[in-house]
Amino acid sequence: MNKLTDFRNRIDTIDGRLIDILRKRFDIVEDVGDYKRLTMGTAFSYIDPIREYDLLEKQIAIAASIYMEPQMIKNLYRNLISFANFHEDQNLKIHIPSDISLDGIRIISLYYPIPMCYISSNFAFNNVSNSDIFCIEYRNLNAYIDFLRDNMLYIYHIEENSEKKDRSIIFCCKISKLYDKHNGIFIFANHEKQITKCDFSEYKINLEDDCFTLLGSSAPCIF
Ligand SMILES: C=C(O[C@@H]1C=C(C(=O)O)C=C[C@H]1O)C(=O)O
Repeated sequence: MNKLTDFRNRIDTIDGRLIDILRKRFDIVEDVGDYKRLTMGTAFSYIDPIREYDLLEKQIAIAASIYMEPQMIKNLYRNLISFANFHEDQNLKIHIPSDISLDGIRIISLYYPIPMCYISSNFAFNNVSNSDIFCIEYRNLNAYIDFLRDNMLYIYHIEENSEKKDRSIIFCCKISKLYDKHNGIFIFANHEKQITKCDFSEYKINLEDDCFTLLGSSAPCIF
């Protein structure tokens, strides 16, 4: 056996193990999805950008400590996670029905496919902290992560156009904050990710758990 064949055999052995490990990872991700679906009801969201962010940071740090290229690990994980996420979420679309007024809701700019605050990398932070709903590119998450953790609920990923090669993520204020700020009316995305204007009279609010329930129904009905 020549040297090249020997090298390649060793690579093939490792690749075989890699596929096996990836299969095991996907199996667990599927179990997580089932678990979330079961425990979160219509609040179900398969994607958890903050967990993804933490995971990526951790793997990048480990990679750097053993002299591996962080960008490679980043790309690898983002592909891996997107793949897991998108087959679950790809049929969901957000739209605002034309008869819904967004009066009283702070919107900073218009961004396809829904009006919302769109955060670019140089956006001033104090504009963010007043927003009800906003969209942020994944690559800019870093600057806002603490704020997001404390104040926002994740709603939805939007696939960017392929030139930008990034995904955007829509977050929404926690319900308790919306309630305080708008005194009865705000917009929300239901489990089909349609945006609807909400009047609190129809809902039982549970500010402690940051959720609300349609009166006369046991099903939680937000996000
Ligand atoms: C597996 C999960 O669900 C999704 C998939 C993730 C992954 O592939 O590691 C991470 C976060 C979520 O977007 C989870 O929440 O842990």
